[in-house]
Amino acid sequence: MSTPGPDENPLVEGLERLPVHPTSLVIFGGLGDLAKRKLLPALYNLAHEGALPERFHLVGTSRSEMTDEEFRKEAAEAIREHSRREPDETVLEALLADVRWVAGTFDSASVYEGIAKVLGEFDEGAGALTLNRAFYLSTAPDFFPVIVEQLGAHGLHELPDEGEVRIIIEKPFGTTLASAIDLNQKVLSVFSEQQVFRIDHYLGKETVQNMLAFRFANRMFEPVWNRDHIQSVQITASEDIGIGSRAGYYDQAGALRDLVQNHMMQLLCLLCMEPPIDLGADEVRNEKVKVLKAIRPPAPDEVDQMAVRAQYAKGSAGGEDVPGYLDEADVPADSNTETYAALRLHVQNWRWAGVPFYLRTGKRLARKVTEIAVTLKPVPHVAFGGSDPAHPTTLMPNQLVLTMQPNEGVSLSLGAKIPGTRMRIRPVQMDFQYGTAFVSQSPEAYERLIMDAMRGDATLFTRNDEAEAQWRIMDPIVSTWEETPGPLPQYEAGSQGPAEAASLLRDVDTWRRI
Ligand SMILES: NC(=O)C1=CN([C@@H]2O[C@H](COP(=O)(O)OP(=O)(O)OC[C@H]3O[C@@H](n4cnc5c(N)ncnc54)[C@H](OP(=O)(O)O)[C@@H]3O)[C@@H](O)[C@H]2O)C=CC1
Ligand SMILES: O=C1O[C@H](COP(=O)(O)O)[C@@H](O)[C@H](O)[C@H]1O
Repeated sequence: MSTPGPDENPLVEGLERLPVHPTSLVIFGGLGDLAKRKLLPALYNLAHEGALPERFHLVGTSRSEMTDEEFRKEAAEAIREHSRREPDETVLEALLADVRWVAGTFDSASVYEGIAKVLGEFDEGAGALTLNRAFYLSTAPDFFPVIVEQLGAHGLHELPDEGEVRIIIEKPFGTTLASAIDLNQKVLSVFSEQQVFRIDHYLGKETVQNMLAFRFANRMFEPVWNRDHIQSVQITASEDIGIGSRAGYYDQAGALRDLVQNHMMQLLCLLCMEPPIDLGADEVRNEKVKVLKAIRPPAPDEVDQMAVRAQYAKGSAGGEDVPGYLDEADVPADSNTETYAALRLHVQNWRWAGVPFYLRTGKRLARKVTEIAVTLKPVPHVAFGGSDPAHPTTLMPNQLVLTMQPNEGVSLSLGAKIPGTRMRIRPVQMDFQYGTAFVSQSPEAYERLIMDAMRGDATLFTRNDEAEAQWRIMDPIVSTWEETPGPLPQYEAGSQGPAEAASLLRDVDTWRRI
């Protein structure tokens, strides 16, 4: 009898997966940065795996005038450059064989007339088969309202008979609570919530989804997953890169809006939520919203004690000298935009009351790492201390670290006896590494998310109330920071971040080394 390989024979399958119906996908911003680096390569990899429906049509649109053939060539080049696997030219050709390009500005009727015409041609070619439609808004957020409005005005938000129309909206979803509410109202005046897929690409990451498996497929964690056993939780999303050529976007956003409001809050929700009844979109999102509602937004006079911001100064990255944020191209010399944000939050419910959740993110830190470290309380009595009260034994508390990237995996630190004739304890690690436990390569987040949106499965997308609940927590911090003049504390590029971040920690806690 042969033993199944590590990726075979899963013990449990999730919910029955919804089928993927034939679909026409329209990408607004079809050759923008995100489309080239992520969306088109994701489509290629789905095609490579035979995951796309047999009838799948791709349309791109933006201002650039070009023929369908030119779009085909540029899309193929982008895929060759950015795909996670070397493209098979036959698969690539088949994927792009019948792509279409519609040129024009997002506010002009001709764009939507052009899209309607092309989609009509695809429908005709499909005969009796109904093609679903998906509109992917991969554009600057300023264009989301006008595109939604125009899709509605041109009747593209629904299909006359059967068939589904879905809209996938990139981040950021609003820049304040008020703007998120406004955007939700505009989107939901044209589409129903079931049609809307708000992207948070962290939810498409394998390791982020593994948090659900880890928590709810293993009995051993639940008994300790609460305030009685957990001392504190630290969520880190550090990056070694600077802002690159994204000053236009980043200087308006800052670290809090760019990463904390969305990705980090999602990590916090998955870590803290109650077990859902199943993995259906409503069940999972209901539980996440409850967590967000349990986090009390800070009052303006509490912001200083709960949040720290800073900007990177010059330093080094990858062995090279790099400039500080204020010297980056297109950043105003007096900018007060934070490139680092750290927060202490409390989830005020029965399970988590009193446990501090420390969150930090920043550009140009020592290295790229996204992890959640859960530190357990110390054992109530140390039996190994010997008789000398002047030298009490201190044990490192158990720590469970979920590493989202890189070196994806989970590690648990335990106290173990050092071999020898004395009872001496030292922390050791028990590790699970994705790279060694599973042989297959993980799909890119966008592969999973595009597929799920085409299926109509919104579990890994943010619901309207969820997006607003995230902003409700961030809003007082955003506005207090906007009203407080700089200059901001600085941290050296390539370092651990600003010293000021230590002020958020209770004295038993320390920031983990990045
Ligand atoms: N890039 C990234 O790494 C990430 C991006 N995102 C989000 O994805 C979205 C897209 O970002 P990104 O691809 O970087 O943006 P880009 O600016 O690179 O792409 C958007 C495209 O929109 C087109 N465009 C601009 N103005 C108009 C207009 N008035 N009418 C028609 N087309 C227009 C431009 O093409 P043309 O010049 O041909 O008109 C441009 O290529 C944003 O919401 C961003 O926040 C999210 C996570 C990461
Ligand atoms: O959404 C964003 O995420 C990236 C980090 O994503 P990751 O998948 O590489 O962790 C960040 O660099 C960017 O500023 C932000 O907009």
